[in-house]
Amino acid sequence: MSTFQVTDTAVSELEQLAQDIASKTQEFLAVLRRNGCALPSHDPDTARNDSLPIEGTVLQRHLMELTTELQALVQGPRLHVHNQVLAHVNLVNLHAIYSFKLPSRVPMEGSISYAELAGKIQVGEDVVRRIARYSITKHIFREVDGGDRLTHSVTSKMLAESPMMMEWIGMVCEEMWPAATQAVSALAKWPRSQEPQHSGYALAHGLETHVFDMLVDQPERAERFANAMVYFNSIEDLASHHLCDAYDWKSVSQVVDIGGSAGSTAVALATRLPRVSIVIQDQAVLEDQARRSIPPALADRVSFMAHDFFQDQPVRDADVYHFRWIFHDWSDRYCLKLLRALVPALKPGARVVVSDFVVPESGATSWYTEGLVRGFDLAMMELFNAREREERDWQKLFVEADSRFRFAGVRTVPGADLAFISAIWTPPV
Ligand SMILES: C[S@@+](CC[C@H](N)C(=O)[O-])C[C@H]1O[C@@H](n2cnc3c(N)ncnc32)[C@H](O)[C@@H]1O
Repeated sequence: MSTFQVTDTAVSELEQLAQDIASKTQEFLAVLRRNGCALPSHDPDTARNDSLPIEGTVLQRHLMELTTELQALVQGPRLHVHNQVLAHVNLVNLHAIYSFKLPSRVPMEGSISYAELAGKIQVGEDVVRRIARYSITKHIFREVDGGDRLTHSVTSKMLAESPMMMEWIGMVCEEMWPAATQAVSALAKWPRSQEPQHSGYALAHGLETHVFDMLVDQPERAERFANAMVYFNSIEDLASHHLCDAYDWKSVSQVVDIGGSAGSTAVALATRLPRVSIVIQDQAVLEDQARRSIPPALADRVSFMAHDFFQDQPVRDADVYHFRWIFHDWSDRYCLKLLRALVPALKPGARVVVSDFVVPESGATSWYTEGLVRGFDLAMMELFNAREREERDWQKLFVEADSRFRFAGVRTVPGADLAFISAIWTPPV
C-alpha cells in the first residue's frame, strides 16, 4: 500500500491551479472589457490587442505562469518531456512559412487553393498541404471549402502584416537554429572558452570570428539582424522608451547609444526627451539604415557615428553612455574591454547605463518567467559564448573593470522586461 495518500478533503495542487486559472481568467476578461479590447479569438477579423494596458499584461503573464504549471502537472513527466522534444518541428514549420512567404501569398480577404499556392512557390501540392495543415494545428491559417483552400487565421494575418516579425523568424531559423544544433558540440570541444569563435554559431556557420565581424561583409544578413532588433523593439514589454522612466533626465543633455543599431532606441529617447542630443554608434555597415530611420524632425539632435566599441570612446564628457542588449552578446572578458574603452572619455558623474535582462535567482520568481530569461541565457551561449547576468554579476563586472565605477544598482520600470543597470564614474578627488 502507498505510504502517501491525499485525503479526500485536501485540495490538490492541480485543483488549486485550476481554481486560480478560473478566477484570473475572469479578471483578465474584465480588464479587456473595461478597456474596450477585443476578446481573444482565432478569427482573422479579431483585433489583436498587441499592446494591453499594464494590468492586462500582468494578468496575461500570471495566466501563462499558471497554465504552463497546469499543463506540466496534467501531462506527467513522460508526456512533459515528450512534448518538449517534439516541439522542434515548430521551427521546421516556421522556416517553411518564412522561406516560402506563405502568409503574404494567402489573400487578406478570401482564400487560395493548395494547387495555386503550390504553383506559386514551386513545391508539390502535397508538401504545401502538409506544411499548412501542421500550421493549422498551431492556429496559423485555416482551411475552407472542404479542405481545398487556405485562408487566414488572426495569427497568419498578423504574420502577413508584420514584415519585421518575419525577418526575426528568418533570423532565428537560418542563423540561430543551426547554431543551437552545434551548441553542445562547441561546449565539448572548447570547455570554459570565453571566445565567440568557439560557439555553436561559429561551428555551424564555419566562422573564425564574432558574428558581428562577419556581418560587416554581408549587408543582407546584417540588415536582417537589424530588422529582427526593430521587431524586438516594437514589442511594448521590450520597448526602449521605458528607459526614460528609469531615471531623472532633467540634467542630461548628451547621450551616446553604443551599439545602437539602426537607431530605434535613439529615436525613442529623442522623441520623449526634447532637450537631449544622442549619438548612435555602431558598425559602418548600418550607417545608411540608421540615417533612413532618423525622422527629419530629430535630425538636429540624433546622429550616427561609425565606431568600434572596443576602441577608446571618441565622444568625451557625455552625461550618459548607454548600451542596450550589447553586454549579453559578450563574455565577461569582452565586457570588461567594453567598459574600459569608455574610461578616457568619462567626466566625473557620468553615468553608464546598461539596458539588459537581470536573471532572477533560481526559484525567486515563477518557473515560466525565470525560464524566459534563462532561455535567452542559453541562446547567448549558443550564439556567442556569452551570457545573461544576475545582479551580483553586473556589480562584479563594473568593480573589476575599474574601481572608479561606483555601482548604482538595478532599476526596473513597471511593464518593462529589461532592467536598467548603472554605474557612476567617481574618480577620487
Ligand atoms: C543585439 S544588437 C543590439 C542593438 C541595439 N542596441 C538594440 O537594442 O536594438 C548588437 C549591436 O551591436 C553592434 N556591434 C557589434 N559589434 C560591434 C562593435 N565592435 N562596435 C560597434 N557596434 C558593434 C551590432 O552591429 C548590433 O547593432
